[in-house]
Amino acid sequence: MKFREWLKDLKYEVLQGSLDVEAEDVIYDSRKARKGVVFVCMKGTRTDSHEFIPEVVNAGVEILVVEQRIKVPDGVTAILVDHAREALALLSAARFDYPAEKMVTIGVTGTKGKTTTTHMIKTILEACGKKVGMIGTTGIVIGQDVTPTMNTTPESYELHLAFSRMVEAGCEYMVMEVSSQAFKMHRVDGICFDYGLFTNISPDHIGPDEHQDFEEYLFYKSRIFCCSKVGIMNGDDEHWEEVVKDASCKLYSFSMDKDGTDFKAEDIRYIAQPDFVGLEFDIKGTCELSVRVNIPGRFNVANALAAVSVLSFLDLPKESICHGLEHLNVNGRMEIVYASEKCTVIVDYAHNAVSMESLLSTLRDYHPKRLVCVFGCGGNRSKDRRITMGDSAGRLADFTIITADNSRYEKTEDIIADIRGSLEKTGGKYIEIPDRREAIRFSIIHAEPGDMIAIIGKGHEDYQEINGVRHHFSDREEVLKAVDAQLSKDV
Ligand SMILES: CC(=O)N[C@H]1[C@@H](OP(=O)(O)OP(=O)(O)OC[C@H]2O[C@@H](n3ccc(=O)[nH]c3=O)[C@H](O)[C@@H]2O)O[C@H](CO)[C@@H](O)[C@@H]1O[C@H](C)C(=O)N[C@@H](C)C(=O)N[C@H](CCC(=O)O)C(=O)O
Ligand SMILES: Nc1ncnc2c1ncn2[C@@H]1O[C@H](COP(=O)(O)OP(=O)(O)OP(=O)(O)O)[C@@H](O)[C@H]1O
Repeated sequence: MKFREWLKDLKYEVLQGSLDVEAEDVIYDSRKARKGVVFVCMKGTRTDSHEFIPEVVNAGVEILVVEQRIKVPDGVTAILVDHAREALALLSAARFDYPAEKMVTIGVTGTKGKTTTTHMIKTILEACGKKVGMIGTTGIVIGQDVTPTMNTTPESYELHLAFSRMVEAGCEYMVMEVSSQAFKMHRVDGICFDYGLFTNISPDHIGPDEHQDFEEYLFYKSRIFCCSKVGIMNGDDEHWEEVVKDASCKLYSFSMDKDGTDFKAEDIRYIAQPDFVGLEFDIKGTCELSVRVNIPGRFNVANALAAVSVLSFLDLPKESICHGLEHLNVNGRMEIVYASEKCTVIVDYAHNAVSMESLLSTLRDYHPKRLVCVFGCGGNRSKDRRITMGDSAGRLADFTIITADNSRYEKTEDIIADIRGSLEKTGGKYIEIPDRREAIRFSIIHAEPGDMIAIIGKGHEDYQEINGVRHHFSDREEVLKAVDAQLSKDV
């Protein structure tokens, strides 16, 4: 392929050489340099890869994309662009022959609910017999094949490579999480989603290497409605007007509270029975449907509404949508690991105050005999989380077991002491069991009939990180082991 043929969507200036040179791939890491590839130089947060130009040219690279008007070695072709990350995105799309355009694409953004909603969409589409590719916190998922990724939304080159693998595997649909950082770092430039979904926004990801302030965070998140054909917004979000301000697509909204939205949830019922823990509600408006969702929590009404809103445009059988929602499996997100007359045990990924607060509040909607929570906080991360999560647990749980959660290089006991400080002020009841396995066992051995036990913080993660080493640990496995041990004693 001639390099020129990859440039049709890009604004550039030729600094040197011919655009008719042959190009076979695009790279953005000097360590992958070889003959035949285009090297895109990027100013990163740590490294400015323009400094690797002599090295990559030595390794055989003959085509460069640069962001600075600099002197490049003789004999190479170089083009100058305004934003190298945007160039990487557009070149990658061209390199893989625009694979995103060969599928129905759904982009999901929002502070919370991205993973849950993308899983819901995937499960329902599969229940309708469709082949779906998915990208997000769980990695790149194509059928049974899961490739872990460094970022929730990977770099643009990795995205287009994944899209092309999906097309090759016969996927008709692609659903992905789009982080605000992805918009900021141009990872999704050039993609026009068929459907763009916005779950909600609250302050998060503000700090070094992320967003300068909430305003910037909101600006980047709301870009979803500037790169989608159809946009779907949470009409209950307190920032919705600011979010849709620059929208350039046709917009629809969903809501649990507001009449007049396109998809409205009504008559929400919280169900906790040994054979079904979850939600039932009716959807009114553009789509009329009565659904059962097998994961609990008021916010999962919003997630399910968001998923159904998108899917209602795809002409799918209503029975299959309902079947999909009733048989969801979202690893570590409000996952019911065990339910009986004795107790219900839930594993969830809430790892900040906002999600902890909404999680515990909504579990109270199920009127458990006692709401018991088992949680800790990560070491070498914001200390504020320990205070705010301790406060939520103290106010909202009937009993808390404070334990370990990725202590990293800190002492678990010190992290627990920080949590205890705020929990104690609420007057909430608690004990401390630093060993997470023991903490989980204790919660199950001492369960009282009608208890709901929420094991919080790790969700799908299958490790505990201590002193830089990841040790295998799964909340789900520990719950099941403890339940088995207890059941055999009870018999
Ligand atoms: C702050 C940030 O977003 N950084 C991302 C960025 O890294 P960077 O470009 O700044 O890295 P850098 O080390 O300065 O390197 C600059 C350039 O030099 C190149 N290089 C570097 C070394 C070398 O020897 N040769 C070389 O060519 C690199 O390949 C790169 O092209 O581009 C990388 C490749 O795409 C990302 O992996 C990396 O994400 C880091 C790991 C990260 O932590 N990002 C977080 C903030 C993030 O993106 N989070 C969101 C949100 C998650 C959520 O919602 O929970 C996500 O989507 O994951
Ligand atoms: N719509 C929602 N509103 C508020 N909280 C939610 C919502 N959906 C899920 N949660 C809570 O947030 C946690 C993370 O959910 P999920 O992984 O779906 O969100 P995410 O947007 O992918 O989050 P992250 O960026 O932290 O990976 C869940 O375990 C649950 O406690």
